[in-house]
Amino acid sequence: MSGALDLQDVQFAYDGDDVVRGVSLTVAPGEIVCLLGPSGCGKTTCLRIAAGLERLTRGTVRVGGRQVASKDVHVPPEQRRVGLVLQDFALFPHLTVAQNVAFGVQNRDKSTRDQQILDLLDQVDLKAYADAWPHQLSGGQQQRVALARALAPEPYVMLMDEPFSGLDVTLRADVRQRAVAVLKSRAVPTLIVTHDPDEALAVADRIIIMRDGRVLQAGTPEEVYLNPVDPFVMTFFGAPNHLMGSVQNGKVATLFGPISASPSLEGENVAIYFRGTALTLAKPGDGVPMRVEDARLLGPVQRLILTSEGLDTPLIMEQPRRHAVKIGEMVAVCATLDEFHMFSANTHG
Ligand SMILES: Nc1ncnc2c1ncn2[C@@H]1O[C@H](COP(=O)(O)OP(=O)(O)OP(=O)(O)O)[C@@H](O)[C@H]1O
Repeated sequence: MSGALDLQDVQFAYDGDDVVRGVSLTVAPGEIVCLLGPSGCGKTTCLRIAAGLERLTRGTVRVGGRQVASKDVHVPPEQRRVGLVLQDFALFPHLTVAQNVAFGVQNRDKSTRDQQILDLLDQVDLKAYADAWPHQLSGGQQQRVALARALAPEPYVMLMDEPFSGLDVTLRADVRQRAVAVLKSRAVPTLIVTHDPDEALAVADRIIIMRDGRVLQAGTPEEVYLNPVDPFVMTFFGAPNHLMGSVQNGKVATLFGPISASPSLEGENVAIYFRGTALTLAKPGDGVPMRVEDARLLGPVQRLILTSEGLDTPLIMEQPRRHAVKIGEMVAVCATLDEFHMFSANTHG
């Protein structure tokens, strides 16, 4: 079945340098997909190719089932029925809020159009600002105008490039949730480019992780967070700890106890990655004795840096604030071994 947006084996180079290397991705009807990856991995270029702002060198793009790009076809952006929201919102400064939103729907009859614009402004809570100028609005309000403007022509798919990263951090979560609520209530399929894993976890139905111009993994937030395919995906979502070991008789010995390994890793050196939340305090004598080298309050959690005799590098643990300990204390630490992820030491993160 074809999605609202389909990229198949898309390739693109800037000045002979491949920056998108065979990317395939789909946004299904009604779905919000985040394209996630570090700076420079090619996310924005994929979005620009989908929008028609760049021409691919190989592969195809379909919007609403219609082929809009291939090596020989290039439908211009304004004929693709895609909505575009950019990081800087790009509102027209000389048009009012209502005129900005009406910009893309000039060809409908005036009363239908006016009603539609008012409905949209109502939905993004900006009806009272219809006659205001963009410079009179806060960043969050400008973002909502940009969203309403992109929605007005009823696009088959919405493309958003880092739409929330220009906003003050105190505003961001709220603006984001409102935007997602509007997109969901209108069932607009959406591709959001972001470099922020927390943002992707907060808004996406599905996350596609890119690195070096390629898709590494695609799945629900739970799938990519809990079952990362490699150390890069694991550490991208925050996994500061890793231990080295080797697989003998189906197991790897660690200071927290033996861990089962898949038969394919028998005899291999492995790297075991885990998050700070996989460690917990134990009763004295029940866990591994460790010294608290540093302890910091990070909002609801306390982050500890722990050392132990059997370790070359310190471990990071995150625990509820109510169990707070002090720098210099000796503590006993145990681990939830189910949350340890093992990769061949030849798989690089
Ligand atoms: N106009 C351009 N000319 C030449 N190279 C470019 C151009 N735009 C982007 N690039 C390069 O292409 C690669 C991919 O850039 P792209 O903007 O798609 O990455 P990104 O993952 O969106 O990163 P960021 O979040 O930093 O924008 C980078 O190496 C970048 O330097």
